[in-house]
Amino acid sequence: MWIVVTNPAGPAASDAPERLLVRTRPVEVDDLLALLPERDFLAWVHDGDGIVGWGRAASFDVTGPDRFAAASRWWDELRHQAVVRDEIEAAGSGLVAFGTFDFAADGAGHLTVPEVVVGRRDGRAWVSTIGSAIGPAPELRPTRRPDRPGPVTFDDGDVAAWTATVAAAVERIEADQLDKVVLARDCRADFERPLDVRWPLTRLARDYPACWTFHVDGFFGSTPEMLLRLDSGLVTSRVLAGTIRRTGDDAHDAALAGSLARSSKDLEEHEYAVRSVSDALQAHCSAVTRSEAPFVLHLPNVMHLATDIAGVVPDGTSVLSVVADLHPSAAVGGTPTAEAVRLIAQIEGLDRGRYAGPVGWIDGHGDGEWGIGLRSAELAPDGRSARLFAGCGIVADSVPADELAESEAKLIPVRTALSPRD
Ligand SMILES: C=C(O[C@@H]1C=C(C(=O)O)C=C[C@H]1O)C(=O)O
Repeated sequence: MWIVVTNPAGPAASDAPERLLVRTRPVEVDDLLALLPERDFLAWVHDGDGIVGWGRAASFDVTGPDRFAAASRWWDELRHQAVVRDEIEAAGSGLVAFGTFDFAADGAGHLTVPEVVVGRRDGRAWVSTIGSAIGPAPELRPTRRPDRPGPVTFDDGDVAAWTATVAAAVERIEADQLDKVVLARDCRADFERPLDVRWPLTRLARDYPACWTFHVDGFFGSTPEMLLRLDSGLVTSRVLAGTIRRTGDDAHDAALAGSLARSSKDLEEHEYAVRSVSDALQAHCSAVTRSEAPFVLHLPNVMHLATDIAGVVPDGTSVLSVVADLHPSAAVGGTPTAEAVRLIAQIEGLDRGRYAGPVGWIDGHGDGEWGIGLRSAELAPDGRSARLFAGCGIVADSVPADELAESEAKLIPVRTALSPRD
C-alpha cells in the first residue's frame, strides 16, 4: 500500500510504500557510469567511487523555508520503518535517497529513493535493491554508449548588463552595506536533438576527478565544493572562495597559484566563506577544526583557495539537519548572508533554481554527502536546451571585467562536456 504524507508546515508531497525492504549485496563493478540507463538515472561520483541509481521506490517533494526540516522528518520516518539487510555496511550502502534543494529559501526540495543503487568505495562494490518486495539482484551490464550530441549553440546572454550589475554591487560594498556578494549569470545551450545527459556526465567525471560529478532529475554538473559530508559522526566540509583562471602554461600557473595564496582580496573573500561554514558547524559539533592556512586546489580550468573543516556531531545527527544551517554559505551567498541574499534577489535578475543549492545523498544512518550545485546546468524537460550557471564572489576590490572572465572560466567544464568532440 502507498501512503501520501502531507506536511502541515508547508506544501509537501510524498510517495512511498508503508515499509521499504532493502537488500544490499556485493558485486564486481569497475565503471559505475557505464551502467547508467539512458534516462531517469541518479548519479554521484568522485574519482571512480560513488553511487548511481535508477527507478523510483519512493520520493518526497517540498517547497518553502521548512524544506530541509520537512525532508529530514520524512526521511527519518522512512528509514526507521525500512527493513534493511546490508552485507556491506559502507557509507551509501543500504537505504539511500538522492536529492536537490533550490538556492532560494522559499524554493523546492526533492528526495528520490531509487529502486536500484550501485555503489563503489575503496575497492568494494555493491548493489542495493529497494522496494515493497525484494526480488533477485538485478544483472548489471554496461548499457549502450551515450549518444554524441549534435551541434550545440551557446547564447551568453547580456554580458554587458552583468558586468554593470557587478559594478553596482561593488558600489554597495564600498558604501559599507555589506562585505561580499556572490553574483551569478547563466548561459543557454541549444541542442539540435535531445541531449543524452550521460554524454556530458561521463566527460565531467573523466576530466574533473577531484570534483563530485552529479545528476539528479535534469540537474547535472561537477562541483569542486563539498558543503557537508557526514560519515559515522565525523563531518567535513571543503570551502572554496578565491579563484584564478588557469593559463595552460604549468610554470605560469604555479606562479599564479603562489600569488593567489598571497592575494589579500582573495584571502579576505575566502575567510568570509570559511567563517560562515565554521560558525554554522559550531552549533552542531563538539569540536571544529580547520587547516591553519588555505591550500590551492588545482582544477583543469581554475585554481581555488580551499580550506577543509572538520567536526564531530552527536550520534543520530542527520546530514540534512546540518546542511539546513550551512546553506547558503558565503561562498555562494555572501557576507553578511541576509544582506547578500537580499541583494542577490534585488539585482541579480536570475532564477538560480537548483544552481548553488545543495545536491547529494543521504543514507539510512543519516550519513551522506551534499555538495554545492556549482559548475552545473539545468536541462530542459524536452532535453533540447540547458541553462549553464557560473557566479563570482564580489568584494570591494573586484574588477567587473575580471569577474566576467572568471565566470567564463567556471562555465568551461559543462560547456566543454557538451561538445560533440571526445
Ligand atoms: C559561485 C561559484 O563558485 C564559488 C565562488 C568562488 C569565487 O568567487 O572565488 C569560488 C568557488 C565557489 O565557492 C560558481 O562556480 O558558480
